[in-house]
Amino acid sequence: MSALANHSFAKMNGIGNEIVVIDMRDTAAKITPADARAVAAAEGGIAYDQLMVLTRPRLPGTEAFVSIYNNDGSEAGACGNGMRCVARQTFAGNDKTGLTFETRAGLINCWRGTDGETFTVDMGVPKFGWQDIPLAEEFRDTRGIELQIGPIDAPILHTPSVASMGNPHAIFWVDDIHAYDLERFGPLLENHPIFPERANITLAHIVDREHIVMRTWERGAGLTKACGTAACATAVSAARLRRTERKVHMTLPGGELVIDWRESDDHVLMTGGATFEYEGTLDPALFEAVA
Ligand SMILES: N[C@H](CCC[C@H](N)C(=O)O)C(=O)O
Repeated sequence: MSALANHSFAKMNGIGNEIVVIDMRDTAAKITPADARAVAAAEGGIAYDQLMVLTRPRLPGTEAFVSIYNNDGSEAGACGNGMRCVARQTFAGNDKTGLTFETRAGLINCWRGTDGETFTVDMGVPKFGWQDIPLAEEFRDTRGIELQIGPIDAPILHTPSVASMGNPHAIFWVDDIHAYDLERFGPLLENHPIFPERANITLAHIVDREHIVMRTWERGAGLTKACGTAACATAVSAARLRRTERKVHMTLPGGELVIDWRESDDHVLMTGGATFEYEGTLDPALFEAVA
């Protein structure tokens, strides 16, 4: 039987990004990709974009090791909106001002805003090298790579910026983020051979030097109301193109984020809300078919 049967969970969202948080620090058991998929089961499951699983800390000074699953069972290296939800839950149980978590992509520091409602997550240093994203072939300048869809002489979307925030992102710059069928192009681009580990696909419109509007097709999860790492990847890519300042407001379908690409150490700080919706216990029936 899965360690998740009868385990408690919290349903949350990070500006509309559907998040389930499961704190498994009370057990040494681990979960599998099949367990993660089972939690999202259409019947009796909880529809989520990302599942954040807290297990016992491996390093001193950290609160937990956090594993991040997409609803297709694949693991993500990072999830910005999910980390704000994890921070909210963990801050609720103590009076610390800052928390450190370990993820596959490294250590992540979080702070609670003075209003108690906004959370800042240090998303680390973005990577731009083609092997870091990764891309299947060498591109020296990742501010705009040769990639397009649609007719060769009249491409519909082309020349995305690419970046890694611990997970792969491609950002297409457009005038109107709603003018494209992202549900159709998203999966094609997510699975394009140029991205050996697939990629999160964003359409972004630069409104002015301090404001970007965007929406994202997420690797392993599909269209979401918000993708925090995509907001970070978009902000740093726009700044690299010298089209925005290093601190920008981002408007996502589910809400607003502030992204600050800190000059002193190149870390990306993401600030936004995290909402608790309800908590419950996972129905053991969800895991019956799981080996
Ligand atoms: N929603 C997330 C990202 C999920 C990442 C994922 N879709 C992947 O890279 O596989 C966020 O707020 O950053």
